[in-house]
Amino acid sequence: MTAMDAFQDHYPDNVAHCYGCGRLNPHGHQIKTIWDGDETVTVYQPEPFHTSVPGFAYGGLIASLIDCHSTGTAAAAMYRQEGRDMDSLPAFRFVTASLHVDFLKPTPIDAPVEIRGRVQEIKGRKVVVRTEVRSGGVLTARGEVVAVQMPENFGA
Ligand SMILES: CCCCCCCCCCCC(=O)SCCNC(=O)CCNC(=O)[C@H](O)C(C)(C)COP(=O)(O)OP(=O)(O)OC[C@H]1O[C@@H](n2cnc3c(N)ncnc32)[C@H](O)[C@@H]1OP(=O)(O)O
Repeated sequence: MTAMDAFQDHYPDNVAHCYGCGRLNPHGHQIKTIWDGDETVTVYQPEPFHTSVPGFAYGGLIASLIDCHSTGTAAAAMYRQEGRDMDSLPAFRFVTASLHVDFLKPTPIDAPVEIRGRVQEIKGRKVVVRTEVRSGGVLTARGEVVAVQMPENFGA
């Protein structure tokens, strides 16, 4: 993996259909996240149909961007901790156990949003990621995600 590869480009096909981050979901956001030093970055351009109040993005969009940015960050952080390539096996797959979002200011819909994440904790199967969302350099939302490695019996 090179520095500019997106984490999500390395997700195996069977977990690449997520609405937020799956590259194989034509209706989804298909976010792309990369490392920037110890932070992770996603840039996303909201669409007009993501409107809440006219001119501003729907909070659910912001929450889902934080969600998938953070689960991607969790996976990448585990690979980085083990010094492994994201294509290597066994794959780390993370799902969201907890998603907390504080909406600090309205997020304009007509400009790209930048989501930056930092790993706060890695403990066993759990990774805690804190994120900040900015539009035009202005902090508009903060998030915290508890991501947990998907158990073999997920959904059973
Ligand atoms: C590269 C390919 C990528 C591919 C990835 C592609 C998929 C992208 C997914 C995108 C994000 C989603 O939308 S995922 C979909 C939405 N999420 C879900 O459907 C998940 C539903 N929930 C579950 O299945 C389960 O609750 C799990 C798996 C999350 C956790 O259950 P578990 O496996 O039994 O975990 P458990 O042992 O209890 O807990 C492990 C640790 O996590 C903590 N923990 C557990 N739940 C919580 C919680 N709600 N809030 C805080 N902390 C929690 C525990 O305290 C413990 O910490 P400690 O005591 O060790 O400190």
